[in-house]
This record gives sequence, structure tokens and C-alpha cells, in this order.
Amino acid sequence: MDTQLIIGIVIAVVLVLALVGGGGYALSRRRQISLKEQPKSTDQVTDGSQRQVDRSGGYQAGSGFSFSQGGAGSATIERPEPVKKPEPAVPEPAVPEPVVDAPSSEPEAQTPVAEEPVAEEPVVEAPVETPVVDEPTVPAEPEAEPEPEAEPEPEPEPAAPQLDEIAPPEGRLSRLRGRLSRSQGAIGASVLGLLGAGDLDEDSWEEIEDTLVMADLGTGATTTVIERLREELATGKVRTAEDARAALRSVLVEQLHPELDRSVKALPHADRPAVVLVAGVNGVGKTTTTGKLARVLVADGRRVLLGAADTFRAAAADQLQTWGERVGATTVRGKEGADPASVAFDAVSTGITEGVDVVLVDTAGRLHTKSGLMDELGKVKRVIEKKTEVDEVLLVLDATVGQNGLMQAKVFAEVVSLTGVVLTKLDGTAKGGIVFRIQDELGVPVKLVGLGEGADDLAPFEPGAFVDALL
Ligand SMILES: Nc1nc2c(ncn2[C@@H]2O[C@H](COP(=O)(O)OP(=O)(O)OP(=O)(O)O)[C@@H](O)[C@H]2O)c(=O)[nH]1
Repeated sequence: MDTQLIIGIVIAVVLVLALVGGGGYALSRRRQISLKEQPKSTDQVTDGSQRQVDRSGGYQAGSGFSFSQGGAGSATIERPEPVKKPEPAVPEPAVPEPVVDAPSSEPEAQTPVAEEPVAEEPVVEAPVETPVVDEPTVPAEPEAEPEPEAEPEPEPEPAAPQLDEIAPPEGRLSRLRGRLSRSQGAIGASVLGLLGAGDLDEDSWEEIEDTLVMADLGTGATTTVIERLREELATGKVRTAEDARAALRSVLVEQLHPELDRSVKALPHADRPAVVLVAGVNGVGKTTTTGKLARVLVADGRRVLLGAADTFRAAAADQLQTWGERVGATTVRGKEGADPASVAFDAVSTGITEGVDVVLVDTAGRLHTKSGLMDELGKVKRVIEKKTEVDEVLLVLDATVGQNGLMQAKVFAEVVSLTGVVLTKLDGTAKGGIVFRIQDELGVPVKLVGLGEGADDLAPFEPGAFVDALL
């Protein structure tokens, strides 16, 4: 037993430990991918450089959902002049904050608090644990043949629920058109029936007008649609039912401003992630939408971090975290009752440190009529902006509430400048026409629509496909 033999044993031990460590790392990476394994993963690089991990499962969402970079890098098409908004009602300093330990999600009392976020330890909930690999220690003087390292126990399968393979994002709106059938009855059958009948008398025009108003198009859009239809019919080119359909389609699509930039500003900047803030009143589908969006982004190969800034209800953060675990996104959450602005700040800071591509911040549901809660939302945004720019502020609206959704949108737009609207529950309403009104009255494009509770029931809003579904 000489020195050479001892050195040989030591080298063997070091090699075994290194192999075990490498295997554990590879395993932890694999467990982070909850979507279908792809044949060619871009993280399989040998040069040690950090590259984008492609979790797309073999396809890109690009042609289905449109993502872009916020700020200077975004290619935005000129939007119509937004409705003039009054100055924000809340002055910057001394923003009142609701009592955070209120059990209900609609606390009544508001206590003024300082502007700065409370520095709190964020609770970072990663979807999987990365095994800690200890530095191998070389025994000083091995007495005898060292015991070979025990083979590591095979890792148990991750407990996180596995989702089915994600449905391809391309053409989702067209595939989900059946879900809009209630709206379909409202506009399509009735208006087309009248238009197709040939010469229209004033009663018929009035009936068309009523139908459009009933479908929640709003008076502005309805008047324009009627005027444009009259023009089309006056040309004498509309002779058949098919012509009538084509004319109505083109007028409705025109009213939906297909030129608006509907890309979601979720692509990272050179040195920092994109930040998307999700807001809305209670129960409209904010968390579900955040989860569905994370799913599409992960499928597009993006590293996503979720910020659970709904601290009123622990269940809300749990719900978001579950989405995170399902799609392979880390969740940053605070303690129940923590300052939501602080949690949002921590989430964005963690996202920057970890070099993720996008941070999606889910906020608590708040009634637009509660000024304290609206102030709190303003504070969440301002506090994030101390760290980085907020690229996208998505307002989630429940399409089934019709008119009231518009009221909500106007108040939210005053507090946080909205950049896009997500219209959920379009599968459960005959009022699909609300899309026209929201855009007309807010000047903010509807970017996404929710057409069901399923994980893949989120679709990019496409005016042409939407109108086709209505007719
Ligand atoms: N039918 C239908 N249901 C939806 C849609 N989007 C969300 N939901 C359902 O709406 C309910 C509320 O969704 P959440 O995501 O919890 O709503 P939230 O806005 O986060 O709720 P709070 O945090 O309590 O304010 C859930 O049952 C969802 O499954 C949709 O597009 N269609």
C-alpha cells in the first residue's frame, strides 16, 4: 500500500462524487420541465455558457400568441387616441393603504402607510428543490480501501400534478369559436337574417341596432356599424346572403381596430426581465389568467417567475403557486397579510437576480369603488418601478358583467395606466360585443380572451377570428 495507491483511491472517490453531483443537477433540471420533453433542448450546451432553456415541447407559440419587448424595443402600431383620463386622484406621497390583516378580500378600513415597501423576507417557492452537492472532501489518510459511495436512491417522481400536453397556441381562437356560441346567436343569426332579406326598411334597421346594443356593442360602435352597413348596401353590391355576411364581417372587423398592437410585452430586455402586472376586481380570473399565460410563455421557452402579490388570502398565493409548479415557474410569495407592494418588489428583485425572462405579478382582487384598495394597486406599480419598468399592465375583465366591466376598467385605467385587457368568461355570455366597447371607450386593446376554465382556454384576441365566431 503505497502513496500511489492512496492517490489513486482519492482520485476515484473524487470522480464518483463529481458524477453523483452532476447526475443530481441533471435530474433537477429535468424535473423543472413539466411540459413535454423535447427532442432538442437548447440547454444542452457543452461550452458552459448560459443559454435559454427551451421548454416548448417542440413548437413555438410565436405564431399563436404575440409577445414583444416593452419600452423602446416594442413595435407598436399607432393606437387611436385613448379616452382622455383625468389626473390620477391619488397624489404620490402618503398613499393610504388598506389594513392588510383584514380577513375579507374587500377590507373596508384603510390605514395610511409610508410609501416605501416593508422589507420582508420573500418566500421563494421553487417548483423543485435543487439537491445540494457538498464539496467532496479528501480523507487525509485513508486506512483501508474506502467504502464505495452508495448509489443515490432513485429520485422519486415529482409530486407536482402533471398537465396534459399543452394545446398548440396557434389558431386557438378559431378552435374555441364554439365557446362563443351564445354571442353567435345574438349578432350573427339576427343581423344576417335581416341583411340577407334584401331591401331594409327603417324598422329593420332599428332591429339591427337593437340587436347590436343588446350584444353590448355600445351606442358608439353600433351607430358606426349601422352607418357603414348602410353605405355598403347603398353601393348596390350586396345582393346575396353571402354578400351581406361579407359586408357585416368587414364592418365589424374594422370596428375592432385590427391595426392595434396586441402583442403582450413579455419579452425580456437585455439586462432585465419583462414585468407584467395583472389586476382586476374579485373573481374575474386574474390568477387563472396568470397561470394560463405562464403556461404559454414556458411553452415558448421562457423562464417565468410568478409574484403572488395577493396577500389577503393565503389560498390565492397557493393557487398561483400550484400553477407555477404545474408549468415549471418559480413563485415568490409573502406571508398572509404582508404588504403586496413589498411582495411584488421582492418578486421582481428575485426575477432580476435569477435572470428570468418575465415576472408575472398577480394582484389581489379589488373593487374599483374602494379607493383605498385602488391606491394600494397604484402603490404596487410605483414600488416595482423603483426597481424596474413595468412593461405590461393587464386588466382582467369578466365579460359576463357587461356594462359594469367598463366602469371597472375606467377606474383601473386612472390608477395604473393599462396597456391591455384580458376578457375572460367569454364562453359564458351572449355579450361578446363588450370587446368593441372596451376598446372604443378605453383606447386599450383587448389582447387576450378567456374561453373556459381549462389550462389552455386562453387565446390571443384576433379581430377576424373573433368576428367569424360571432357570425
Ligand atoms: N368559464 C370561465 N371561467 C373562468 C375563466 N377564467 C377564469 N375562470 C374561472 O373563474 C373563477 C375565478 O378565477 P380566479 O383566477 O380565481 O379569479 P381571481 O380574479 O384571481 O379571483 P380573486 O383572487 O379572488 O380576486 C375560477 O373558477 C376560474 O376557473 C374563463 O375564461 N371562462
